Amino acid sequence: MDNLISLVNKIQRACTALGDHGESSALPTLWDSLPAIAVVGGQVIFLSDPSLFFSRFSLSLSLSLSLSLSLSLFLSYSFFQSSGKSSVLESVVGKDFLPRGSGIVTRRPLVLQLHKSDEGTREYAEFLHLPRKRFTDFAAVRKEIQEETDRETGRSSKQISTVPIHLSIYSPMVVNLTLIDLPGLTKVAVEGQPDSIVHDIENMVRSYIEKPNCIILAISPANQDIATSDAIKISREVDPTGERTIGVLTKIDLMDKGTDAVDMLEGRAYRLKFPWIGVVNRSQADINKNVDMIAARRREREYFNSTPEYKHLANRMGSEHLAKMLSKHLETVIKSKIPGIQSLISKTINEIETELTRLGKPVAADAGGKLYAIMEICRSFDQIFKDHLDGVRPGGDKIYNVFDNQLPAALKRLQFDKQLSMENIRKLITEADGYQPHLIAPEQGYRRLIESTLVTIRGPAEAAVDAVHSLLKDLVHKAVSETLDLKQYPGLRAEVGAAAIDSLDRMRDESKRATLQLVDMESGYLTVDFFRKLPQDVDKGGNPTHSIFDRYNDSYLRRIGTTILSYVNMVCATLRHSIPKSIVYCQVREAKRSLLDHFFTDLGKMETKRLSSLLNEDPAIMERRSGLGKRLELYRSAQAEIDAVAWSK
Ligand SMILES: Nc1nc2c(ncn2[C@@H]2O[C@H](COP(=O)(O)OP(=O)(O)OP(=O)(O)O)[C@@H](O)[C@H]2O)c(=O)[nH]1
Repeated sequence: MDNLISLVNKIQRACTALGDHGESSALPTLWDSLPAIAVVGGQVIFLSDPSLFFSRFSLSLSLSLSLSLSLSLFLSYSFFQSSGKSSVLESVVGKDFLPRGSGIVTRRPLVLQLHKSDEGTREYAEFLHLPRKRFTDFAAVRKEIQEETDRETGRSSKQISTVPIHLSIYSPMVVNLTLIDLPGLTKVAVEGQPDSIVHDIENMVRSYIEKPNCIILAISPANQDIATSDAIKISREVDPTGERTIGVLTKIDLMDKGTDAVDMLEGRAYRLKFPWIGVVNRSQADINKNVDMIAARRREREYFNSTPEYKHLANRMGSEHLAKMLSKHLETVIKSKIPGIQSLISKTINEIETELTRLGKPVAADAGGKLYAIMEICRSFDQIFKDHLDGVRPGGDKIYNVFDNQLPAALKRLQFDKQLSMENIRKLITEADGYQPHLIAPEQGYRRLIESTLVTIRGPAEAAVDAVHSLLKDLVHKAVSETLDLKQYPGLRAEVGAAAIDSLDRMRDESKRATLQLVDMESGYLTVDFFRKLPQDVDKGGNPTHSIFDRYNDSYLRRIGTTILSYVNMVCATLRHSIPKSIVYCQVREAKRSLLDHFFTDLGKMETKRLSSLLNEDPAIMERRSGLGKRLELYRSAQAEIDAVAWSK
């Protein structure tokens, strides 16, 4: 399990390269699940000469100057006491490498990964943003941290940023450890900083330390009342039981004479689950004199061993002990979190894979590949359209409804009574007779009456064609929206939809022609048998010598009307069955057979440029797919590595 911390280090670096560092991600981030140690400390304002400040302050009041002027005077006569956060980090590493200065120096989180290398190997540092550049001069590391901070936040603005800087230090002197240095909590903004900075820092610190996997290294100076320590205050907020807070007390050597930190270090003044660790870092004078870390650590050891108050605690005090304890603790925490991390990784892999399937495959680069991709997408669209017609998906049944209900109802609604009214029959029979009334039967009159009645069937026939056309159009729209791959390519989606509708329009025109032809055919040639089978007047006992003029009387005309109505009803019954057949043949069957045939012909003639434009994916989808692809790679490799480590337990 020795390589646990380096495994987590590796995953953290990969997370940062992907921008997966715990913020604004739709998916749970791997980063959040990885245990890490965040270093938190505050700053306290001290006056350099309080009497001077107060004399000016009262003067400012007497002159009725504004409070803001008083505050700026206050700041100009004050100095900040830092908790010693950077000093602790440097002691743990055993190197001078962090920027120093007044005010808020740490303005971006610094993820510091310490890798213990083999004895005798050269120490070096590496930044994630400068891959393959090895820093052996740690002063250059400090400069790069400063410059990289400025690159993100702007040199003059003194703003802060949540984007971390990743620094790895490889050295035989360090222990395997990951520490995140966060900006120091402050109470006031200094010149050039927005007032919001106080809250911004607090929010940034909180966003790191509130994660249950974060171990909080809370740094407080011993020469300040612990009740006012910002580090302890914010840690208590997110970790009220103190289970993941490790308290570090700095500046023990600077405590007032006659006071000591024993109550704190023994946990009586403020209890945490882990014992407090006291450290003595280099003073500013030591730093100015370039006292090196080795000497500083030796002096720290001597301090605890030789100070009577701390002698009994010496074996658990100092930076070296702190580093070892942190490394061991981090390893224990990582070990306990491995099952959780494994399950998060496999859950996330599943989620990413589902999302990638939903987004569809990326576009092929060559013309052949593009053509193939388009054909495949069209085929799946066509299959979905057919599925709707064949009842695999809903909607096709509405077409049967046209044939079974709408068409018969429309035929029924035809007003044959109007065509076959006594008046109309008389009119048409008389007109057809011309100058000479018919002798035996009004043949021409019959024909005209039948023709004028049958023509009205064209209306319902045409309406049935249109109704099926509109249903087929609906199914095309449905199939377009249900074809996942078409979602990916708005251009192709529009073209396929338009091509399918064009085909349906052509089929509708052909169907109309064929269906109306059926109706016209009925008017063009009457079924002779029907009339042959009609009983003649003589058969019915009529008087064959009946005057020809009697033949225009009402009962004679009514009989003609009845005969024609029964003929027309017979024709309607036939058309009721043949119209659907014609519609299905010309529209439904044809749509199933050749909906995109014209489009495929056009596609074959298209140039690569046009094919590319059809596959012009929505850039947002392209971006999302590539982001998810990278994330999937990260999670898969993390899964493989964690599994390997877990199995070797
Ligand atoms: N004598 C003494 N001085 C210390 C100790 N720890 C820190 N200092 C000094 O206190 C000053 C501030 O220390 P830093 O480590 O820069 O403080 P910081 O909290 O990191 O400050 P920021 O980087 O602004 O967040 C420096 O001059 C240090 O030399 C200590 O234990 N003893």
